[in-house]
Amino acid sequence: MSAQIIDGKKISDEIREEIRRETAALKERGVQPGLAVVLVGEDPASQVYVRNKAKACEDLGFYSEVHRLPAETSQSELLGMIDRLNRQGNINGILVQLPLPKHIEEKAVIDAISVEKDVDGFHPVSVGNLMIGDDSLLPCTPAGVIELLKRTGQSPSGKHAVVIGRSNIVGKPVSMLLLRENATVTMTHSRTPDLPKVARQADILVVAVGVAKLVKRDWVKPGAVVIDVGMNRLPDGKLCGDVDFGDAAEAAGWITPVPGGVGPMTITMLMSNTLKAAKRANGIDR
Ligand SMILES: NC(=O)C1=CN([C@@H]2O[C@H](COP(=O)(O)OP(=O)(O)OC[C@H]3O[C@@H](n4cnc5c(N)ncnc54)[C@H](OP(=O)(O)O)[C@@H]3O)[C@@H](O)[C@H]2O)C=CC1
Ligand SMILES: Nc1nc(=O)c2c([nH]1)NC[C@@H]1CN(c3ccc(C(=O)N[C@@H](CCC(=O)O)C(=O)O)cc3)C=[N+]21
Ligand SMILES: [Mg+2]
Repeated sequence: MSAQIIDGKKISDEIREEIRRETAALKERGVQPGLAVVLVGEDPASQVYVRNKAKACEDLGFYSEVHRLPAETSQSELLGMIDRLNRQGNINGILVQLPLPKHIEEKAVIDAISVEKDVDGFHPVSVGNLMIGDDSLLPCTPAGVIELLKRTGQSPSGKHAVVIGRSNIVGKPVSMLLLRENATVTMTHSRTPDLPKVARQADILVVAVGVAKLVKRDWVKPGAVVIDVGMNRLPDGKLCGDVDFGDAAEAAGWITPVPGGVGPMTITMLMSNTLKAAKRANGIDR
């Protein structure tokens, strides 16, 4: 048996088309969504992501600003920039690229972003709203995972979802969203005994660990949906997920590739959040 591939690039392009249409309609009413991306330091991987985000903005007709700050930027300088962006009327979304240099406290920076402009969904109030079920800006990668499932026709409702990884940016929020979508959710991590056995119980297996090719065929229940969030750079420069794709695809019913799976959805959900924030800022409801 061999799995069907979930084409994240294609699904992402479909959603971007919807966003492009809505953005054009908004422009008729004099509203243009605006995103500010702030990058501190010269991390090459971050440079690529930031460039992709600016490209996506241009492609969809958004206004965008990229602020590249030197690695030595002080925390108070960065907070000053966020304060200006919070008050800037043509900016609806603010994203500060993580990780930040060690001398800057990430929490202080995330807390400083106005909740209305928190398109990453990382602010404590956004996290609280997600937990309560209020309508907040949802974190992009977890929201992208849910969209992939729904648009593949694999609704989480009534399914057993197992999530591997419990980080604040992926594992925890994706678990909350799956619960909200009426899955029965098991959260696992590095201290979970006999992880392959737990994983094998999943109808939907979401993997966000950061260990290349951790998940093998015997971790996957035959026919299960496997969503690979991992992005690992191999010594040869190639990108690779947390799932051993070729091996796991022998058991899975559906599986996401890396690249071309969850990654493109992350940026698309960022654009979707920025559009949503722009509508709210202008009193326009869905
Ligand atoms: N596609 C995309 O858009 C994005 C991709 N990523 C990628 O997703 C992956 C995870 O990212 P992130 O959540 O930030 O990572 P973190 O390092 O913050 O968290 C990793 C989690 O995995 C758990 N873990 C580590 N090793 C094992 C193991 N051997 N068995 C079981 N659990 C383990 C850790 O457990 P414990 O808590 O016990 O330490 C932790 O909860 C990375 O590859 C990252 O690059 C991240 C963000 C966006
Ligand atoms: N404040 C903040 N918000 C983030 O959302 C954030 C961040 N910081 N820091 C870094 C991580 C990582 N991340 C990715 C975005 C897009 C792809 C992506 O587009 N991937 C493509 C191709 C990537 C490639 O070829 O290099 C794919 O998987 O097909 C991946 C990873 C967002 N992150
Ligand atoms: Mg992390």
